[in-house]
Amino acid sequence: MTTPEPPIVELDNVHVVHKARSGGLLSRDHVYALTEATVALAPGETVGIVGESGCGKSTLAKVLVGAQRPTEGTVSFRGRDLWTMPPAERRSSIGTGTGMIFQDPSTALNRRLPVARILRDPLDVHGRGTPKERNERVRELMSLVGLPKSLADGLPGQLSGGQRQRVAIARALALEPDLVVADEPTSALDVSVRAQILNLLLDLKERLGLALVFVSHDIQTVRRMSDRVVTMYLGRIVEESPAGESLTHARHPYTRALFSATPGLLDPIDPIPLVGPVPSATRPPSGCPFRTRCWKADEVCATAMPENRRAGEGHLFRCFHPVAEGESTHDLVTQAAATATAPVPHSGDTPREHP
Ligand SMILES: Nc1ncnc2c1ncn2[C@@H]1O[C@H](COP(=O)(O)OP(=O)(O)OP(=O)(O)O)[C@@H](O)[C@H]1O
Repeated sequence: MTTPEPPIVELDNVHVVHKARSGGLLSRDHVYALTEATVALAPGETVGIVGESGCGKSTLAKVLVGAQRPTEGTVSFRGRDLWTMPPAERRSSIGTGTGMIFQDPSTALNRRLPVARILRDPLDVHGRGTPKERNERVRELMSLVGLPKSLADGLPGQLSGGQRQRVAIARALALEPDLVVADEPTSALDVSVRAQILNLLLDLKERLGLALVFVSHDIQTVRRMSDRVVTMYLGRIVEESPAGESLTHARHPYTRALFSATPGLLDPIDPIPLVGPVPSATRPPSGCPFRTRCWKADEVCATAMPENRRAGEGHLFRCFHPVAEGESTHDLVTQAAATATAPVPHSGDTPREHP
């Protein structure tokens, strides 16, 4: 039996709590952006993160690449606690070990610098090689992402959206990281170039053996890109499963509801009806955060967040009343419709103490 490779990055019981932006200067509200996140990423693995807007996808992604310090919990990068390292060592680990690609390349790139300078910058900052070697690396990076040499002196504003995202990808790869996070990397692009950028990411991942974290609202794309899919709801990871199993074998009611609401993902079927809005991240419900909208919830769900349960190799979920193995989405729609009368009382409506 081969020993599995140690994870590149590992989160243990990580919380991120922000001071709420709304509510004014004197507000004491807190936003529970990430709660009890425990997850590990193996070398070369692609993990997709799905969930509704505001559920904490970007926060989780930023914590994974060391761009967000947790309020509580441990982030281990290549086996070492990132946030207890001396700051210079941490900056170097993050800077050389990880890369991040953002949604909108036009704001992520310095518009006053030509492409070659943008790509040389990280090499200069980390003192990689001689000036000649750095220029050679810039040419190599441009070729890696399919940018013609003629664009080396071009400014970001002179490039198309797809070309700008290629520059952003090349910059993220400049220092040969093991881990790259792509946060909605195609949502600001024309539909016609989205597939090209996704194929480029898949190709680079294969060629360079990168671990990739892929954040998107587009569940179809996440499934196509990922080995494993993580579902988040109101700051919590509620399920993670191999991408191939995620669609029809998901055990968490929220994962099934989310997938049923994605047009074209399942056979023509009505979405599983959910009652009421997503609760506020400043006042998450007690117990399971999904219980206020879940057709399976009862009093037990208000008492505590369920522990992780295992449904198979690499498949974990947190639910007291999971979807039964083999239960069809059609049955779930019928069940949910029968119970979709009034919202469940929101008994956890008192602000939590932040850690
Ligand atoms: N710096 C901050 N200060 C206050 N609240 C924040 C901050 N950053 C994020 N939040 C809040 O934390 C929660 C999680 O935000 P996050 O951006 O991680 O969600 P998301 O799932 O990525 O959302 P989207 O899909 O819309 O990008 C949201 O309620 C958001 O408003």
